[in-house]
Amino acid sequence: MSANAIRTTQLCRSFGSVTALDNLSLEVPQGIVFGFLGANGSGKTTTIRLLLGILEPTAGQAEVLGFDCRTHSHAIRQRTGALLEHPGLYERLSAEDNLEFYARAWRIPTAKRRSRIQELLSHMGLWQRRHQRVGEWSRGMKQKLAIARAMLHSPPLIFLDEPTIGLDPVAAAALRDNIQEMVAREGVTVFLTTHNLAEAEKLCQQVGVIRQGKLLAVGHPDELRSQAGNPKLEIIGRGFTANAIDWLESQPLIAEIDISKINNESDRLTISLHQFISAAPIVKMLVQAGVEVEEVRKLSPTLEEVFLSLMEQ
Ligand SMILES: Nc1ncnc2c1ncn2[C@@H]1O[C@H](COP(=O)(O)OP(=O)(O)OP(=O)(O)O)[C@@H](O)[C@H]1O
Repeated sequence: MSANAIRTTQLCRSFGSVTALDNLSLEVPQGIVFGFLGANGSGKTTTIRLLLGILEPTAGQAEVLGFDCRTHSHAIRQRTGALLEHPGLYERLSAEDNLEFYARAWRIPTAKRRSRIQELLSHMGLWQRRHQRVGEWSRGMKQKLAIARAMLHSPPLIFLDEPTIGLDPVAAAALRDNIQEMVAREGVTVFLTTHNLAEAEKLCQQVGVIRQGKLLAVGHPDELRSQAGNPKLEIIGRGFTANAIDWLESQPLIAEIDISKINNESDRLTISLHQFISAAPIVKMLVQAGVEVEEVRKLSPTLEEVFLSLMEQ
């Protein structure tokens, strides 16, 4: 098996005059949660459909688990799980019967089937409610069950298309916890699409940002943050007078540490730095200049700022 769970080279897909995916070249290593981040209509779902071999590319290549997506879509679907737009659950059946149905379809032997269903329902916190009809469940519970369904045959890779869409913040956080636990327990590679930045930040070791079918950036959320802007030092207190700030700016140490911007609001001072440095000398100088320092925070750009700056480019 190749070391990458997913590899695409200049992958393209158009629908008439719409270019849904434009020369996507991407490698997703095994064993990570990869977050594909983009606004509505940016090409995330199209990418998943191409990777599963549901759609034919217009140009380019894609491999999933070492299999060519054009020629080996069956092998890919055997070895992957997917939660797409519809959860694929039978509302009239109980949770347990839903999983039983799919486990039989996967031809999982009886004893294994039972233990796997119990394991997945227990880990998702649904075992006690296994006899209830799914139609009576909340959307959050259905999403958990749909992920359990996608994991039944223990695939090494799963695709989750907007798994928390439509969930309230509490249900979304609970589902994220479940996904995180599942990844740790089963060592599965996850390809997840989202436009929720907090989700990407919490779950993903790597994110790719896509806009209008084009991949704009790939990396760990921290790497993307460091590309997006300078770290900042925020100092909260009293006495940020013009004199104090002038004095601070005139200090040789300040010139050395290369402050690029100083903002002064009434009760806080934000200093934009080219790199993180110890806050202590700056605080000492401010105190000498008569400032009463209450709190010092080191800030780095949020993934949201990264995302917005990429969208504006
Ligand atoms: N079957 C189709 N026929 C025509 N156009 C399509 C089809 N599927 C996708 N598109 C177009 O391709 C572009 C990308 O759509 P896609 O569904 O991949 O975006 P997305 O990032 O998943 O969006 P969302 O977050 O809204 O689900 C959009 O302009 C969409 O209208």
